[in-house]
Amino acid sequence: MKRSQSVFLIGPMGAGKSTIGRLLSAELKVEFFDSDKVIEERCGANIPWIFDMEGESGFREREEQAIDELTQMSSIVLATGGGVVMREANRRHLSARGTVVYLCTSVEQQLARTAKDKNRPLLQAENPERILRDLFSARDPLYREIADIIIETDQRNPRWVVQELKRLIKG
Ligand SMILES: Nc1ncnc2c1ncn2[C@@H]1O[C@H](COP(=O)(O)OP(=O)(O)O)[C@@H](O)[C@H]1O
Ligand SMILES: O=C(O)C1=C[C@@H](OP(=O)(O)O)[C@@H](O)[C@H](O)C1
Ligand SMILES: [Mg+2]
Repeated sequence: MKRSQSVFLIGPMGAGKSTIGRLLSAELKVEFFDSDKVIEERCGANIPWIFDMEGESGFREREEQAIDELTQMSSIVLATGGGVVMREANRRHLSARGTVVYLCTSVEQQLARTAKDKNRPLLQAENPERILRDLFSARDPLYREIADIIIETDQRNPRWVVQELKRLIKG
């Protein structure tokens, strides 16, 4: 683990960052933050509303601010949003301030895991599979660029992933 002892989860929508982050923080007995939830609480509105009113760029501004603050805390587990790596400042902060874990998942699993959830504005489109594939092409190299640990979650349940992560982080 890097000096701050924090763990930052990155990866695409449906990779399990929010789910695994919560479980991992309980296992490590540290505080948990989800940058999406922090943004929603601060704004007093949900993510679809922010995208509607401020556009994706408005959301990204809020996200950059939240990431800068949250990554300065010590010993936390942080679940980020899938688009966090699109801004260079976010990549720099995540990479310098904690252990970055890339949760990988196939587009098929992402689709299955996100199908019923209306809280992801980028997927409320006619062809979410196409969108997920395009996002994967743009973002996978950026996730890899800053990852200290890469873990495949496709055929694994969240509890297995948490135990594996605990082992890798401590090691
Ligand atoms: N490893 C996994 N196996 C099966 N289902 C999972 C797994 N990880 C997450 N899920 C489920 O997928 C959905 C999306 O997970 P979530 O944690 O919100 O992903 P993210 O924050 O990366 O977008 C949730 O319903 C969650 O229960
Ligand atoms: O991939 C993205 O650009 C986004 C992912 C979402 O978070 P999850 O990855 O937790 O779904 C959320 O930040 C927002 O809807 C945008
Ligand atoms: Mg999430």
